[in-house]
Amino acid sequence: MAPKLNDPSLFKTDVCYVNGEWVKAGSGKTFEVHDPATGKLIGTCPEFTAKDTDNAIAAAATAFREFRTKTGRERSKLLRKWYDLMMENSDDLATLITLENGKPLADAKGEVNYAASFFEWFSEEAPRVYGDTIPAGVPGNRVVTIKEPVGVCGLITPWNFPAAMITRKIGPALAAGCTTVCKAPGETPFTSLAIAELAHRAGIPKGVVNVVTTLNNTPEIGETLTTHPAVQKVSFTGSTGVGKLLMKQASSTLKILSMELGGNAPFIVFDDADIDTAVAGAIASKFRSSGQTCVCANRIYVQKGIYDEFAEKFAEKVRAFKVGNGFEEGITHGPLIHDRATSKVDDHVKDAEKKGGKVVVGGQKMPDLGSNFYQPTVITGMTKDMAIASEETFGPVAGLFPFDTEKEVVDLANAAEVGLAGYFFSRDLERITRVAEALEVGMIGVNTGLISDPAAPFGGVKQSGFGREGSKYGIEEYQNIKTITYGGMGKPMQGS
Ligand SMILES: NC(=O)c1ccc[n+]([C@@H]2O[C@H](COP(=O)([O-])OP(=O)(O)OC[C@H]3O[C@@H](n4cnc5c(N)ncnc54)[C@H](O)[C@@H]3O)[C@@H](O)[C@H]2O)c1
Ligand SMILES: O=CCCC(=O)O
Repeated sequence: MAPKLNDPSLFKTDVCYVNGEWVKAGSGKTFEVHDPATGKLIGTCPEFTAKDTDNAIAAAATAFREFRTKTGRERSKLLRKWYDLMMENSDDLATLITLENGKPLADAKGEVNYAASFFEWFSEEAPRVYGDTIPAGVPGNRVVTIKEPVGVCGLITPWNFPAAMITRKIGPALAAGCTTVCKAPGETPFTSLAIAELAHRAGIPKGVVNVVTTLNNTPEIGETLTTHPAVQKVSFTGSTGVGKLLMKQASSTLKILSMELGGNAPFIVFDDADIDTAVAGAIASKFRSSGQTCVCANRIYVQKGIYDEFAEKFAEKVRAFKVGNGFEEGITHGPLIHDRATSKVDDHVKDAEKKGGKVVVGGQKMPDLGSNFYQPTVITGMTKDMAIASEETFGPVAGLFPFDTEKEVVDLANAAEVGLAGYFFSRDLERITRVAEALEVGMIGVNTGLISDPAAPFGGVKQSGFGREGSKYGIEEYQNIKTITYGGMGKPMQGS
């Protein structure tokens, strides 16, 4: 059933965006996309193959020759226009996000603003790319650097932020002068395709942005993007396992890589914290998108002196959540993306219960609402042998781990193989500095559970990957530094 949009032409079915045109898969095959809340068919999308993707890469390679010569100001204007169009169409984009991802409409609107803000941010960065003048070590030489776009970029994004993950990559790529082939997530392709339609309306030249879709051929297209000689860079957001596979594949042609991978965020509440602030932060961090963000709190460590009070206040807030279809008024939390996600969440809950954890809120699937719904859950008495201690749940389960000392909790937090985000709450300035410096993560929230901001560098350490998105650093991921050495420049001045 077609979604109700103010502008129905934003809903693109059975076509992908290649070389400025809407095209079908060469085979004519399509795959179905379903609403995670109702299970109903939303529409069908082209099942692209490696050959179809080659066409998109060829278009991007041709477009690069011209696009790289545009001035920063020209690229800035294109991105700004695209930003304006996203904002003008924000209600429709939010509708598509809720329809295919399930998050409540208010959250989807928040995502559209967040997604568009990357175009705004990078439209402001595009004209401000500077090289250096370097004092040469060789007499008579002069050394300068310029920054150049790396070339064609393959961008692969996940379903949890159908708009923001793609704009966070395309924004800096275009600002730098690169061209792109984006593989949209198979679960949520319609938002990406609508954004591509807005690129067209913004006047982005043909071939600069290409959006391809697939569900069953995902590994084949992943291999194409990571091995094709015309692709210079691959930026991936998704799980650590897939990131490792793509990195291996990309080694054959030594591509430049950015990897935004899985997290397992520690969230620490010290005895000296403001408890109400910490509760609010934990709710925001743990249950954003029903726990399906890479920066969601996964292990909540609470110091023993305040454990009971924190647990009681936190549980009280979670009991007040209203779970249901994201389009309904008053719904605070929607479904998970598919039933594999609810099964993983249920496994983590059962594992914790079996090992002595106490479920104080939720703990069950919600079959009355549909197969993808899970009750927001709070478990107390968590221990480090439980699965949640070492694996990312990616769902609405908050496990509260008691701890005694600062050293103990920092060691527990750092025991993870991944290191994306971490959070802690304290009012002691010395401790704040010490713990912020000790935690092995790429991003830290101190006395806040929300850290996402286009102005702030986003990325991880350890097996959460490498590279930074957003911020003044994001554009560098799409640039090469070229050094130009001018010889024979130190001759004496002519004339008397
Ligand atoms: N660090 C970040 O910025 C960030 C952001 C969002 C999600 N994530 C992580 O992503 C994971 C959740 O998403 P997921 O379960 O859908 O991840 P996933 O790795 O299975 O999928 C992510 C994307 O990769 C694609 N993909 C899967 N296999 C592929 C292959 N062989 N070749 C090419 N593409 C392939 C999928 O189609 C999807 O578009 C979590 O671990 C989460 O932490 C990280
Ligand atoms: O899920 C990953 C991205 C989340 C964010 O940008 O806040």
